[in-house]
Amino acid sequence: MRHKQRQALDSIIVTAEQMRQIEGRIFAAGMPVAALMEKAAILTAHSIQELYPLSQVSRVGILVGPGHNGGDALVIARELHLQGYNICLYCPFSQLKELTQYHANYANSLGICSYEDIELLEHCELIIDGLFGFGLTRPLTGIIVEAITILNEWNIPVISIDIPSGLHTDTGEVLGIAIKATYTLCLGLWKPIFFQDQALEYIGEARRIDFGIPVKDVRAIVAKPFPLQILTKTLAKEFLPLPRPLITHKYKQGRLLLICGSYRYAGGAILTGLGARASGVGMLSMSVPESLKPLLVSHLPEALIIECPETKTGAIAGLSPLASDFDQYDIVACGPGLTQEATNIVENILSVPLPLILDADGLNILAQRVMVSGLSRRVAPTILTPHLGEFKRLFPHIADPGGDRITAVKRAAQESGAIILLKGARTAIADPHGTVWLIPESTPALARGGSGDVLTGLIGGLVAQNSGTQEILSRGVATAAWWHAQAGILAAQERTELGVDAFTLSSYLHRVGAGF
Ligand SMILES: NC(=O)C1=CN([C@@H]2O[C@H](COP(=O)(O)OP(=O)(O)OC[C@H]3O[C@@H](n4cnc5c(N)ncnc54)[C@H](O)[C@@H]3O)[C@@H](O)[C@H]2O)[C@H](O)CC1
Ligand SMILES: [K+]
Repeated sequence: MRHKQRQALDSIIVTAEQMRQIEGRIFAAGMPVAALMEKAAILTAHSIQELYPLSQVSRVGILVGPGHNGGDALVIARELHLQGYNICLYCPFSQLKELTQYHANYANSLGICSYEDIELLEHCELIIDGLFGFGLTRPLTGIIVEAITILNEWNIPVISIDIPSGLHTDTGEVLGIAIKATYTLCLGLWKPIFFQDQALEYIGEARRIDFGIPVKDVRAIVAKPFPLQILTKTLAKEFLPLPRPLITHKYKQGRLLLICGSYRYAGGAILTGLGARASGVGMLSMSVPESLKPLLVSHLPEALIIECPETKTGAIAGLSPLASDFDQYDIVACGPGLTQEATNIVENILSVPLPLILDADGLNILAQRVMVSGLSRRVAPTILTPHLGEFKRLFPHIADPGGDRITAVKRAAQESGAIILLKGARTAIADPHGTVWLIPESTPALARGGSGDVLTGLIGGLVAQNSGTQEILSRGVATAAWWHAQAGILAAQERTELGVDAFTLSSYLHRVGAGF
């Protein structure tokens, strides 16, 4: 039980302020500050030794800041020195926090050399960055900016302690300049920075050092449902409808209606259908322009293809009666490949009392008609799946989603009353109640036409099998995004990042579930 609770810490993200409060509770309960630093820094030193053993690297430069990030750096310096590494400190600050000063004095007494000139570390084979951690709030200036500029030009691996110095812990914003790390060893609990796209190129590979923060202190500060959560493999596994119940039938395993495609974008409809197919959904129906029916039947023989009247240019002109019998479906997904001609389809579908996913042209039409504010009046939940450009068109007043994406997606969900999935290197999913799910890994291989269509079908098919409250729905959306990303990673490993076209991606989806 206790092990399971500790494992739950893998999926929690805390802000800098929450981390400070958690730390505050631990200190107030009697844990000495120095002891907590010692625990965190010794485990960090062990990780560093694993990554760069003495047999491979001996000269290590360690950057020491004025606060407790610098204190951690000095404990690591002492430990690595005692293990036989050749340590040089870069310590440009004259004023250090008290505990940091003690460690500086002790390092000095051990004969570890310390410089105020960064150039003297140029011959090191590894740099440890302990300049600033979550205490940095104002932009860096002066000699620190010069030092980081020089350091970023060297071709020496860098390990950042807690976060790369110069980044804002919550937003991932660069405060003047920031260190580009090879690895970042996050102390204790994940922070938002690790899931902000703008910070990723500075973080390198991220690992969390669990130094035994009591679960009860985390729970006391971060209430359930946790506002920021990582969709881990464990959580994804819990949600996937595997294994299926022994006694079931197709109508019990989810009934999904896709409304998609046009003469111009016929492929989008196929890809959406393939994404839905991979979800294992019990009954897939697809409304497409009538001239596309033979094509869709040949690609998705198991689906019920419903032909709809079409415009002169081959867009859906209206839904046929079969597609309008909404009692037959658990959920509707609408948008991929529709073209902007299908305005009335999108307008009408909004009044259907079923959970609704809108993507691609569904979103463009919504933005054009300024209909986002009406979403909160829908009787069933709405799910929007924009990429950055679509997000900006839908929510032009929400500041710079390319910056602090987590806050932006959260605001968009709260304002619109919809579940919003903002696509990116770290896709974020927010529900109107304030929960944000983050997808911890992905691949640039997915930045490719059609991969979003596959996702829409997959979300629809997965959610159709698990419909319920908005909380369950947003977790389903997040699980589908995780699944999609994992399939991309798997396909890229086997075929390189260039080999993951959307059709291929859809054929890797089932392999993610097979790996459980
Ligand atoms: N709870 C934990 O996980 C533990 C964290 N530890 C480490 O402590 C740091 C946070 O330490 P803190 O002293 O609060 O802050 P920083 O070290 O990040 O630095 C703040 C320090 O820097 C000064 N400062 C702020 N901005 C600037 C600036 N622009 N220029 C110059 N100086 C600036 C500020 O006045 C402070 O003095 C955390 O990241 C962990 O590494 C513990 O060691 C273990 C437990
Ligand atoms: K740091």
